[in-house]
Amino acid sequence: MSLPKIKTVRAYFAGGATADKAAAGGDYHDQGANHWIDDHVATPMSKYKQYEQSRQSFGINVLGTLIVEVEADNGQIGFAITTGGEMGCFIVEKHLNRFIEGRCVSDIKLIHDQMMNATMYYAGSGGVVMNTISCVDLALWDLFGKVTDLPVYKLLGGAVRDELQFYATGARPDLAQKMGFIGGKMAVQWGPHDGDEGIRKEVARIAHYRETCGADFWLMLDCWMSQDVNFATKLAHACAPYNVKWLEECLPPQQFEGYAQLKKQAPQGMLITSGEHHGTLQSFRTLAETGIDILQPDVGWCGGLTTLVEVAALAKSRGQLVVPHGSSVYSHHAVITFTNTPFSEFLMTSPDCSTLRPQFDPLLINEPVPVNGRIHKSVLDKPGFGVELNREGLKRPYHH
Ligand SMILES: C[C@H](O)[C@H](O)CC(=O)C(=O)O
Ligand SMILES: [Mg+2]
Repeated sequence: MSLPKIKTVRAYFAGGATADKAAAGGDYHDQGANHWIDDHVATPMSKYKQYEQSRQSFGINVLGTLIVEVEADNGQIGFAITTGGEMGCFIVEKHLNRFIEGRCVSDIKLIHDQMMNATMYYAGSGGVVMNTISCVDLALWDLFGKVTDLPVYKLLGGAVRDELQFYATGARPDLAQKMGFIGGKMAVQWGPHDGDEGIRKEVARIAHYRETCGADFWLMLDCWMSQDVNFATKLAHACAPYNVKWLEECLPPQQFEGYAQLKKQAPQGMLITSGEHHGTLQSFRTLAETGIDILQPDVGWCGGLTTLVEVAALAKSRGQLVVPHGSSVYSHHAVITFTNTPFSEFLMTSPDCSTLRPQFDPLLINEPVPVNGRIHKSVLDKPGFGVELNREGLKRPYHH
């Protein structure tokens, strides 16, 4: 059967340090003022007073959004978005293009392997290069779906469940509960530099939402790499009476021994999770071996859909769950095919969490949001990832 070839790849950016305004979209941390996601969230930089109140103050939004488009010689176009901005554009247009153009639209694994191996000397195991490879990989899957007129989840082997059910990440678990989500995950606001008082403040917040949301609603805490093993262990035990379901990303990504130790020291039944800042299958293997409960790759950062599928198989072989970091349609199409993803994340991007704004708004058109905390598989029944690109304000800084 003859399939079209890829004629050209193009990379654009929006937002980030070289743009004149915030652009959200693929960089969901690039939001306007007074957004919960920037309001005193604990980070590895919080120990410096001047960077404690706002994550944008230390530069969480400098990269901006990367958009990759691949065009086949029959004129069909696939695209994807992620965090990566102008730096990602350089990598695509000046390096990765050689592995993409002229290939058949189904050569996704070959292109992925060549991108991974050709960048190994400067990529590391997570960060902007891995984000960029992920974006190309997702754009290729989107194109393949469009050319074959199939949704990506069918290309992966089809759905293993009829609907996805979601927990919500945001500042208001009580509002998430009213919207039909199965749980609410909050960002911690205090860290090791705040000592025991910080732990008391976190526990007070959890106690309040346990009281408000009732005994069975899931409550989780996301620590965004801000802690050490000692603080995380104390926080875990202090939260245990309030039935916190999991503690997420307590430590910097590469502190594998720390994760293993934390898992051993955490209260029985409380899950330890991590993975959103990891890239490459090898890095996830080491993370899985720490014995944590849930691996949380971001499909736009870990190496793409091709890597995510491998990570899910790795986790499955070890009896671990893989619940990707919220990345909208890019993870919906994957996880509906995974037997070890019983629920998914929806990241609240409305400033006060009171409405359901799509995660990659305003960049994606027709991006689905959960209804009553759920998305039925029929919503995904469109070619590729089933979304269109809003091209307003996109810039193409490099050409090849
Ligand atoms: C809320 C977290 O600090 C971060 O912005 C998002 C995240 O890590 C998650 O959704 O998980
Ligand atoms: Mg997280």
